[in-house]
Amino acid sequence: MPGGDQEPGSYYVGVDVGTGSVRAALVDQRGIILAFADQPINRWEPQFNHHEQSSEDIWAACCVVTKQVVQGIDVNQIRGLGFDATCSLVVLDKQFRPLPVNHEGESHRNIIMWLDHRAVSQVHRINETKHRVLQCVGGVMSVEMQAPKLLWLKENLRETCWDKAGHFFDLPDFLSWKATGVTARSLCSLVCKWTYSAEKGWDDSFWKMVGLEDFVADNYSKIGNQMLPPGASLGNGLTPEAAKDLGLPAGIAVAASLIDAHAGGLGVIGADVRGYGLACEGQPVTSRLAVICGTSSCHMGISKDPIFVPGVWGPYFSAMVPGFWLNEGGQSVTGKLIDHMVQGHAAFPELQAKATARCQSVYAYLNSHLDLIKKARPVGFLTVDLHVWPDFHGNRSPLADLTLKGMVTGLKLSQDLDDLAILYLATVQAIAFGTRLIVEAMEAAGHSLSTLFLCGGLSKNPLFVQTHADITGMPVVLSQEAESVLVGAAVLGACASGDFTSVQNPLIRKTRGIRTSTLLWVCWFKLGWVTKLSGSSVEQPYLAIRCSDKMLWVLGLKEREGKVSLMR
Ligand SMILES: Nc1ncnc2c1ncn2[C@@H]1O[C@H](COP(=O)(O)OP(=O)(O)O)[C@@H](O)[C@H]1O
Ligand SMILES: O=C(CO)[C@H](O)[C@H](O)COP(=O)(O)O
Repeated sequence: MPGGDQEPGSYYVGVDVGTGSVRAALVDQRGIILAFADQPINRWEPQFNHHEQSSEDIWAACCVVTKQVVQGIDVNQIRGLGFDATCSLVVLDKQFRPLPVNHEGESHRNIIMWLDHRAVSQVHRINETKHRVLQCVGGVMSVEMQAPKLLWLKENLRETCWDKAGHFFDLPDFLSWKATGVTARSLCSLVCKWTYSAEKGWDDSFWKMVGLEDFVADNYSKIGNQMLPPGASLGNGLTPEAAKDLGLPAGIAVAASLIDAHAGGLGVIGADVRGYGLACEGQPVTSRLAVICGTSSCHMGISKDPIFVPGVWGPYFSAMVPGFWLNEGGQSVTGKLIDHMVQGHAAFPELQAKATARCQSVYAYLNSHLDLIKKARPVGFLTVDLHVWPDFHGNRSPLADLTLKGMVTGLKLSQDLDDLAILYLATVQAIAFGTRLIVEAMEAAGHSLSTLFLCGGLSKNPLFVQTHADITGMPVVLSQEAESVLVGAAVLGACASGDFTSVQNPLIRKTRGIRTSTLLWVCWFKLGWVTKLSGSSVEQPYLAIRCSDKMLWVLGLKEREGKVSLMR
């Protein structure tokens, strides 16, 4: 965040609530992270495809990490606080107390997580309406969005939850309410996950048609009837109670929040790439695709005009970068799938022991093991006989089919460490091919993409990054600041503080035409390294070398001729 009228020595705090943990960062005026802390959070899976969390547990974790990152500094220099979080559904009663989202009546488990697939029947019925709002979610609503989950609560937990509910929040909005007492929702959450239109507002006919007319009747008070753009300052800032919890001064500016993927997108998409010879240096920001890869991967592309991409969410106006339309492609499990494949393998205990002995992560160990066993051929060739279809939790984009399942072909009887390493590689390749399908769908609909900007936990894995470059044929840019999602959250706090409103013009010149509000300024960090690709090092077509037509049909691809030809 160079320049500006901000006080000398001003700091901003960003808090990022991911699926597995809560992270906080203390960020300075240049957008550099000075302190970082993280803390795991609880998750419950009371039955298959039901995933729950606790808003109290998450808030407690936010307090722990925030106190840690501000230790040793003068807290009066902190000017703003911003939150981002997964797009999970938080349920509170009229007195803002947690309500159970489960048959067990466990009220501390009051969050239906984003990856919860309990509302399959509800989302099918919603999609059957073919209501016009579905045009803005790629034509098919995902079971991971909020409307099907709300309908599930109404149909399954009427007495214990639905009738008592006073407030349904997206998790990022819950956090900003908890910090300020302001129930206004961020446009980011409502537009991307709740069918709200920034231009037209709520569509009464949708809620009536799907059986959730209750919201219309009470003027949407339970799901939000006051909206603010991300980064807007909320109320009187941090309440005394929240200030005590977080170890911060009361009254500091708190921003309207963002969903985690959107904060990551904001943290990377405006990066200064000059001097690396990248195609996107001379191109508008719309040639960049931010890929936020953690438990899931989210593919965030922006455009000047709305673009409708079948199977890809959006177009959403100003939901990530002000003034631009957003399309969001996604893969529901990527980090989670890699963990699942590796941890479930018979050779995992051996891997763990060997990695521990070398003081390495299992992934660093596996990457070096692949280098050892590759012999004279490129690593990509190790998987000529082993293929993974990665849709273990359905396909979010571009097939938008929650019924798809995962598949592995080419298994043998041996289950040693070499087999584990190769299965891990095939999984990473399959995920990267999933990204390629999303990029192709976006380009076919009108996006013109030249460069990937990766962030999130998986971007710390060099194999994952290189494989994405190889398989998409695009350079991948990583920022020097590895925790870019937190930078995005801190930008919100900086924006809410008002410190950056006057630095816009010089930075617009530097960014060669990126036209935004102050939100992108903090992205102005140096690049750590850039992977440039002269040509694909992976010759192997994805999965399908020897796939029969029958198999392609099983995979749900038969009718998509364009995609099938890619796979041959
Ligand atoms: N250094 C690393 N090397 C390889 N994989 C990593 C590394 N750090 C995190 N990951 C992977 O990233 C995923 C989690 O990313 P993260 O951004 O923390 O997720 P979330 O935001 O969903 O909580 C996990 O699958 C984890 O295994
Ligand atoms: O739908 C999403 C964003 O729109 C994300 O998949 C969801 O928020 C989970 O994120 P993460 O993988 O970082 O935990």
